[in-house]
Formats: sequence, C-alpha cells, structure tokens
Amino acid sequence: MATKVEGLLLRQLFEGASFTYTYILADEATKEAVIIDPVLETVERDVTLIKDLGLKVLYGINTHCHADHITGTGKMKQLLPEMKSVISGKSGAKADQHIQHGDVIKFGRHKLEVRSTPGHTDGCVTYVLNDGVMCFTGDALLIRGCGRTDFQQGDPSLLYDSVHKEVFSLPDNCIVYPAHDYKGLMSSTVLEEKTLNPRLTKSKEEFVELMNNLGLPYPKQIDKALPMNLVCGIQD
Ligand SMILES: N[C@@H](CCC(=O)N[C@@H](CSS)C(=O)NCC(=O)O)C(=O)O
Ligand SMILES: [Fe+2]
Repeated sequence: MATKVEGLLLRQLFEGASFTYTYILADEATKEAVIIDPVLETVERDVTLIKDLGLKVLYGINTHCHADHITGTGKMKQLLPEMKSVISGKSGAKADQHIQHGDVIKFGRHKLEVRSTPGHTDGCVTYVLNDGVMCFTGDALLIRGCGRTDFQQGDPSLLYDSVHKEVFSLPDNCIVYPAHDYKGLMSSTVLEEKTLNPRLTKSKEEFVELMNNLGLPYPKQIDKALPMNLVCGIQD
C-alpha cells in the first residue's frame, strides 16, 4: 500500500524462512529511526540498508516475544551501539527499555503510541503511528487472520477483546502492518479487517471455539527461539 506520510520514510522488509515483516520508520529530515521486529538472519541486510540511507536507529522494537524466529535486536545492538532494544515489560523478556500501554516512542517529528494487545501472548503490543495513520500489530492482528492462542499464555477471549478495543477503534483508513503474512499480503486497513477478517468478524463465542480448535503444528524453531528471545536474542 503506497501511502505517503509527510516526512516519513517507511520500509517493509521480508524474512522468507519465518515469513516475517520487519519495518524501518525514519524521520526524513532528522534521520532518526526505529526498526520494528528485526529477524536475526536478516540483521546484516537491514544494517546495510540503514547505513546506506544514513539513518540513526534509536530503538530496535519488538511487538512481542516471538516463538517462530530469533529476534534481531540483540545482534543489531552490537552493530549499531546507539540503538536501544525495546519490548513490553509484560513479555518477561530482557531489553534496554521496557514499555507499557500508553507509552510513546518518539523519533524525529514522529511518534509511536503503545497499545497493549494481549491474547496471542501476554506481552503483545500494537504500535500506532502519529495518532492512527498506521499500526504495527505484531501477531495480534494478521491480514484476514490473527495470532494463534495455543501457547505462550495465549487466550482467545482476551485476544478478541484486545483487537476490538485497541485496533478496531482506530480510524477506518489506518493501515495495518502485521508481523507476518503467509500469503504475501503486505498490508491491510482497519476497515478491511473489521469487515472481512474471517475470524474477528465472528461473535466472541464463535471466535473462542474456532481458536481452540485450529490444530496448527508448533512452530519449528520454538524451542530455540523462545529462550533466546527472553534474552533479546543473545545468550548471556
Ligand atoms: N509454520 C510456522 C509457524 C506458523 C505460526 O504458527 N505462526 C504464528 C505466528 S508466529 S508465533 C501464528 O500465530 N499463526 C496464526 C495462524 O493462523 O497461522 C513455523 O514453523 O515457524
Ligand atoms: Fe508470535
């Protein structure tokens, strides 16, 4: 979706093994930047791009403690020493900075508001840019889907409430950028998901029943990724 926000540089990057989207957001004037959900395997690619564009990354931000891949924030801190890693306090994971609902992360003239959206995991948050222009929903809301709720304190009833209260209350034209898409769909809007999401347009009772019976295979990397992500992707 090619929506241009004045003074904002936005790059959506893809990691093919885990189907993860990483986002770089920067103030075009000051070059202050953040990176959301970098993946260990693509850190060098992302750092090269950051350097090519002359960006100063202030924060390496995770939407949650990922189960399917190792976060790139730990390795990225070694390559970009001025960058601070960020994750919610409720995630239980180590980081330089723990954020919670209502916090605001600033870079140049832009800001990301933190909204707590638990249910896929306890510590999931959604980051909302500039009062609702776009949102980065992690695995809470996926395009025409949502994060699974069968591990990591998953709770379908809580996820349903989180998405309805904290994401569907955003403007209809707010662009939704998820942490993953398994079909190559890159973005959506709040209106599309409010009206077309096959899971979240159901009643809460139907949603809970559906989520409790998805029967998905466990992520291949989960046993390695979770302990690593609890220490920001780096072994102490
Ligand atoms: N096959 C993948 C894992 C796929 C998966 O479980 N994705 C998660 C998000 S990553 S925690 C999910 O919530 N999926 C929801 C869905 O409906 O698919 C692997 O082995 O890594
Ligand atoms: Fe996840």
